[in-house]
Amino acid sequence: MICIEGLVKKFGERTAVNNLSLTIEQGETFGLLGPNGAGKTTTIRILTMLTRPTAGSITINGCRLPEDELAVKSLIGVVPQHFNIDIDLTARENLDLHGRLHHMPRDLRQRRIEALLDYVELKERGNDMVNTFSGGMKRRLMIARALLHEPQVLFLDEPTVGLDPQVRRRLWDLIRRLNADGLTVLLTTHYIEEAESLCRRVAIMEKGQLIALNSPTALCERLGSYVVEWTESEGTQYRFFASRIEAAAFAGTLAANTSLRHTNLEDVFVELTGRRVSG
Ligand SMILES: Nc1ncnc2c1ncn2[C@@H]1O[C@H](COP(=O)(O)OP(=O)(O)OP(=O)(O)O)[C@@H](O)[C@H]1O
Repeated sequence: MICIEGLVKKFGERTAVNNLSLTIEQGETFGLLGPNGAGKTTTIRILTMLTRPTAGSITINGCRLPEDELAVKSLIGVVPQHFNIDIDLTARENLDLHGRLHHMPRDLRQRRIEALLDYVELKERGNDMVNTFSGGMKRRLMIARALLHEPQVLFLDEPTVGLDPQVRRRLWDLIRRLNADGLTVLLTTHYIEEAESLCRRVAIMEKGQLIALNSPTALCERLGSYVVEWTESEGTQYRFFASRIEAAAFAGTLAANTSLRHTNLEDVFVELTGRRVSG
């Protein structure tokens, strides 16, 4: 379980995270959403000990940050937003290097490397240099690396950015499998459908603050489970309703062409933050 209480991070005059409190349950897949600059990466960087908070307290599975640094390091696996694997080494060599840095004994290291290459479907490419890998393969290798020392919590910052839809879906399956195997997963994403598809609960941040926290379904229900969409000279208009009957009755009063559909998490995001997310 991850408990964050009163987290603040200031960069000079700028407040990147402003009094954030939330709890992420053991074994849940949790999504952190928000427009550019909302404070998602800063939050993950604090949770993974790459940045010190200005104020607040954090525990991960009972270990306090930053006091229990070594214990936390063995508890967490991190897949950063940018590729940071050595492209002049093979996949196996990259994993071996990571295992050595975690002081894993040789036998265990080798067993875990083989098991994980298999898990992320890279076994046949294990002896190939990483500079011959596609973006999706590199991302899978980074996930394998983050899992090598058997962490209990996995942090994924924008795990599928820049990947094509097929590769993205394969990665979603991998993330689901990790979660089914008992891992707690915290991810940030700009792809709202990714959060909707993977996460049991999502937090929406804006300007460093938490503005919504719930399951995607509950967030949609709060806005209204059905939406009527129509176009006017000033752009597309949206109106939300609790029931299909109410939505259809309203749509019937409009002269314009309308569409009636289920509300999705992107609607919630746009209503709450007033912006469409890129990507
Ligand atoms: N090292 C830094 N120095 C100064 N300001 C920073 C630093 N890192 C982040 N910030 C500022 O903190 C705020 C939050 O940035 P952060 O990268 O956490 O947002 P984000 O939600 O991850 O954005 P994005 O979706 O664009 O990745 C921004 O205003 C950013 O400019």
